[in-house]
Amino acid sequence: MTDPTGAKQVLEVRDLSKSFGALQASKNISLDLRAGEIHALIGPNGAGKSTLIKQISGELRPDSGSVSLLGHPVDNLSRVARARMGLGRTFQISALAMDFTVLQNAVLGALGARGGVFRFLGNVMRDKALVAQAEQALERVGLLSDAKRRTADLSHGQRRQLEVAVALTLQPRLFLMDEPMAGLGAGGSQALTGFLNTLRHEAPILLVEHDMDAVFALADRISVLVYGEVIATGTTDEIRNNAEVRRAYLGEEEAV
Ligand SMILES: Nc1ncnc2c1ncn2[C@@H]1O[C@H](COP(=O)(O)OP(=O)(O)OP(=O)(O)O)[C@@H](O)[C@H]1O
Repeated sequence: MTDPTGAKQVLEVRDLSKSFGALQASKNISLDLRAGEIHALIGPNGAGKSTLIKQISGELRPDSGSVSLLGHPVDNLSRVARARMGLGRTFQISALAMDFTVLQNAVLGALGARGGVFRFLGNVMRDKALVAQAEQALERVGLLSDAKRRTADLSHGQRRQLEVAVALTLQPRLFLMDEPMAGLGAGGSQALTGFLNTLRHEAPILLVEHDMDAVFALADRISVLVYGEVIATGTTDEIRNNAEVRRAYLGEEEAV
């Protein structure tokens, strides 16, 4: 649970491999997430970033390798069990109920945190503790004043904020975030960057992101995935100056 630098590891991935038919989407991937850090995972489209996130969250079963959360092996645990252990997740594609209000979506998240027992929405909304928990999460992402709005009427950026709020209601110990900046304008991604910067102290984040400004502003460490393989892990400076990374990924981005 403690690495050579003495930092506590909240997530440890060892030698994870996954194939889809002849395509090897994950090749012996090892990485870790330490307390208080943002570890960014970058790489070209199709490199295997989402596939890796899904194996960590429990949505996809690896062919081999292991995942530990907070020092416990979770290879035989379901996605729900891993979430209950404190693994928070935001998605590349929105998982919000569009016809519900902002508050209703956040309350459903808070209900999930309590074990996800099905209840009628009207009864759930009368549960003061749940509503308070949801409102607190909305306030933290700056959406409390929009609590009564229909989710479908929010801007794209506000929906991404709401997704973070829903994940926050689960009071995660660590986060997996899959492209949270996607589709945000400059203002939106700057606001979310500021928020993630404070969130890391409460729950470290494994961040999959294509927005290189956000990645280099936020990450303590970066891992670069190319064709299912981690070709480098290091600080932002180490990655920026890594010749192989520049050739395989960053150079390609600059050329676009
Ligand atoms: N369920 C699946 N069945 C077959 N192939 C898949 C499946 N899921 C992913 N793949 C393939 O695995 C490879 C890695 O895909 P993945 O979505 O993990 O990449 P990514 O790095 O997240 O890409 P992007 O940046 O575009 O989201 C791709 O070639 C993809 O087509």
